[in-house]
Amino acid sequence: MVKLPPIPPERLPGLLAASPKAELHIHIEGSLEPEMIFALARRNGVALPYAGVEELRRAYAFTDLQSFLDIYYAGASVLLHEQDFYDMARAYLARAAGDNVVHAEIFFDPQTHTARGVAMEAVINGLYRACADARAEQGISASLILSFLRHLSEDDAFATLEQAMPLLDRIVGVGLDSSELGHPPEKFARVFARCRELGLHVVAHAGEEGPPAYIWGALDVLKAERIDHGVQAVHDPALMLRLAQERIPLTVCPLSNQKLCVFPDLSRHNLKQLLDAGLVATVNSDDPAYFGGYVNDNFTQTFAALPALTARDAWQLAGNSFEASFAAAADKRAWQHRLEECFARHAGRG
Ligand SMILES: Nc1ncnc2[nH]cnc12
Ligand SMILES: [Zn+2]
Repeated sequence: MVKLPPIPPERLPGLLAASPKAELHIHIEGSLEPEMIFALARRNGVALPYAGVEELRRAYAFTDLQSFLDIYYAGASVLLHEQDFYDMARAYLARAAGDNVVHAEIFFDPQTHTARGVAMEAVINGLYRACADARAEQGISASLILSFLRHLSEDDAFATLEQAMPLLDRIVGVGLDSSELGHPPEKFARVFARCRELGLHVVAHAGEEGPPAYIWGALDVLKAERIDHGVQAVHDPALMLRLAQERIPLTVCPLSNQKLCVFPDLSRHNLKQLLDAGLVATVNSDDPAYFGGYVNDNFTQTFAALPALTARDAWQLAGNSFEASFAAAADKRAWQHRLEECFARHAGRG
């Protein structure tokens, strides 16, 4: 085990905020703040079923994943032009850079947009240009993961992949999101096989609300390299063993889990249990505009709610996020070095 410098407990919140970290589970449409939703609605002449920002915010009282997704897709309806996707992603990347995110792997849901007549090129080019400009101006690296909507058919996913083919060099991988229950990973076996043949990385949401069987399916059938959420794995000891032994990362999103009632309260979250079992868990924001916080809010609120989490866990979570990313090995080493420097800066006299 790495010997860490001693961190006085009162310095832990500052350390969590200052730590370099990678964010690997963020839906860019879930970063649309109500103010930006209304600004884009005005710019694009889109009517919304809410009178204003406050009324929209009041509707963010979710009971489960589906109750959130209904509002999330309504919010995304204001995105029409390449510039809208660019502005949304620049706003997120500026916030992320402020949280000391050094690298972000960003989900986007093209089917939400192409179904409304938006061209795939507008979606991908707007997001890609934002990533390039943010890297140049803020020094944050970012890549894109095209996510298939699992409530739609596999044929629809294939048609979406076809539309994205000319732009595949602009994405690093594919994912699977939206309504989990009733839409097991097996439904997308063929399209994921094709994506792997194309050399894309593959990840999948599994075990957010769904049972451990969906995580097995994501691993065995989709060959997912990371599991998004995965918190239901704790109900299956054999699965926990496999995730630990094969070092399959989980991109955990504590505030999302709290807001969508996956756990009754943040103090009941199983993040510590996952880490203690040796899993490569990471902390992420999922849909920060809807769940009350960006990645640093996820870190600080979760550590406050779970006093068993220590500076060593903070070290592990940041290191895990680098290991779990699809970035180059040289970048991972450089970020790990920055993490060491950050811990040294926050150390007390040991
Ligand atoms: N938490 C989540 N689970 C599944 N699909 C999503 N799309 C956006 N956020 C999601
Ligand atoms: Zn998600």
